[in-house]
Amino acid sequence: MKIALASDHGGFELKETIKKYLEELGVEVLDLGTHTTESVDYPNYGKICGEAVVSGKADRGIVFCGTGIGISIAANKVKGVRCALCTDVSMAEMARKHNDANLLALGGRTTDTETARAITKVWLETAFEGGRHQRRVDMLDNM
Ligand SMILES: O=C(CO)[C@H](O)[C@H](O)[C@H](O)COP(=O)(O)O
Repeated sequence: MKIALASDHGGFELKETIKKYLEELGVEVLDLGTHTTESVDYPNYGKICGEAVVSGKADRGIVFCGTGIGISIAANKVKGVRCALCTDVSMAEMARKHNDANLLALGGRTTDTETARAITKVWLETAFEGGRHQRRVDMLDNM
């Protein structure tokens, strides 16, 4: 599986931490920036990560900003993206089982690194349940 990563400056450090963690797990990473703590605009990074996933350059994506809110809003503007901002493991599990979330958003200023690693692992490993949820996901994708 290939995972695209993108962040603004507020999510940069957590992106670097999760990038290392994914590489330790043997997951291929496509790092779309930002590459420093210099201030940048999260809409650009949410968009580029969403587009990478929808176009097939990556299988799924993880986006990061200070809270995860702004960059998840940006990513969800890309048709075909279902980006879930998760602050605990149970949200990550439901985002996969029920929403087939193809992007995960994390907050670099709001979620500690241990929790972020745990959320990432569950989001990576949990399968979509399909069934009644497929109809709802199709409705989202057709909006
Ligand atoms: O978009 C956000 C909040 O929804 C992010 O937390 C941003 O990283 C944040 O707004 C950036 O703020 P800064 O004061 O420019 O660092």
